Amino acid sequence: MGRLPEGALMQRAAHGLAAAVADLLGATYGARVRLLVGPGDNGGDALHAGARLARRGARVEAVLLAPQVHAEGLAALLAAGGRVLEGAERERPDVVVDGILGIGGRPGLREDAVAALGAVEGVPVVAVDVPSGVDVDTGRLDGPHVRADLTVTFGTHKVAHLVDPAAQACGALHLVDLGLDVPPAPVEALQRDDVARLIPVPGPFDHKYTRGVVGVRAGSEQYPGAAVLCTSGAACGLAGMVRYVGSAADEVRGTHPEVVVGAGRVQAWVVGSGGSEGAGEALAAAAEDGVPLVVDADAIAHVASLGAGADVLVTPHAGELAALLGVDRADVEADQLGHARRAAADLGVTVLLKGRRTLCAAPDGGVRATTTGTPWLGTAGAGDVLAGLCGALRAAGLSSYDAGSVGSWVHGAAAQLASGGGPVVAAQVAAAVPRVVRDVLDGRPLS
Ligand SMILES: NC(=O)C1=CN([C@@H]2O[C@H](COP(=O)(O)OP(=O)(O)OC[C@H]3O[C@@H](n4cnc5c(N)ncnc54)[C@H](O)[C@@H]3O)[C@@H](O)[C@H]2O)[C@H](O)CC1
Repeated sequence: MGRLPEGALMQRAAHGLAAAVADLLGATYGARVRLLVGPGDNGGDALHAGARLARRGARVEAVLLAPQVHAEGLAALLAAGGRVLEGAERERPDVVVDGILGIGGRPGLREDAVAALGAVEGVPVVAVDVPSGVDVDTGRLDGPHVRADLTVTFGTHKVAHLVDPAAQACGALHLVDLGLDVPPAPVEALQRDDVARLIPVPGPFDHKYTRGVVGVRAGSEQYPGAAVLCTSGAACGLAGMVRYVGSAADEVRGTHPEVVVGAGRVQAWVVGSGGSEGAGEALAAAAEDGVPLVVDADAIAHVASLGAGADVLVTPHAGELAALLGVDRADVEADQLGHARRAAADLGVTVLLKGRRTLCAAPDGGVRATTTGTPWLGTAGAGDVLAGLCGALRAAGLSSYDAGSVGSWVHGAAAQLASGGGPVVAAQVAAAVPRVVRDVLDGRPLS
């Protein structure tokens, strides 16, 4: 591709940004748009988008938050009828465009920016590229930052769009393609097509053994239901057969007559959901088979006993990961990417750190963020189902990294389907998995 003319990328960005703001406004003519403008090209995007909106009849005013801002952008805004806001303004705008800091910004905001944001509390905010003040490359929130209703980004998603807590500050995401070849992203997000490509689909000569047998060692006298739910995730139809070993055999058999009770040859074991004090022993027994392991809940504390060569997918929530690493839960929640990567590298395992934006981190540094799901998924037993689902995918031949990231994507989509916007329980999530897989493989929109 030949060199682009000077400013072409910014014009493409400004075009996409202005269109997204106009969509949010509904009617542009007469709408009051306030630009918060920083010193760099991020501010230039905002100014040029403001000029486009002004030419469509919007009343655009810019608050300049630096001694020097993007000169061409400012000239374009003024030429289009926009103005610079001097001093306090009584009238509230209909929308605020955050062009303070983009990918060149350091975390946190200066006082004048905080004050300018305070003056428009409650007005919808559209962030340019990233919400100003977030840590773009880690997803941390170390200091004052913008909380946007919509973030319009360019070229490719950045870490702050995909990883909490910063991802929560982005609001809805809109990606504008600038026509650039983008470098590989430090954090990926599987899309439907990726999941369709990775889902194990049986061939005409496959049978239950060639499709993979997944073993489940879960549940206890105290938590027999966890065994049923973990088995429900494993028995979603993605593996050829499920074996169950544990104290909840009657409950499991009663719910899943197709499950074979008793030990036998498996391609992967899922261990720990509801395991209580017996989880360590169950993990040791599973490890003797020398097959890949999915380690959940009460078995996670025993991961270090598995030795270096084990092929392990561990599925902690923030508290379990904190305990594994010997840090505070709050530290994990504040730096989810950093702690998931650290555990994967230190322990040589794949880590599926569950949360609003579940992260799958491989020992080689690869990280995928899950973008499906719903807050209704915060329900008892959902993690048991997820562990079983990942175990089925691992037994069916996916790597631990693919099994964790695909399992998390399907689990979130199944929760969205089962929830339909309302309450859902873990068993309903498991029951929705086959429908999600069908829709993904058929290319149909997720129902
Ligand atoms: N990447 C692309 O293809 C395109 C990017 N565009 C836009 O450009 C910005 C990045 O612009 P840049 O000038 O590099 O950085 P910023 O606009 O983020 O400004 C950084 C500037 O601000 C100062 N600064 C840094 N941290 C702080 C802080 N915490 N408080 C106050 N000031 C701070 C520092 O001086 C920096 O120099 C990108 O995000 C896109 O919006 C193109 O327009 C389109 C193509």
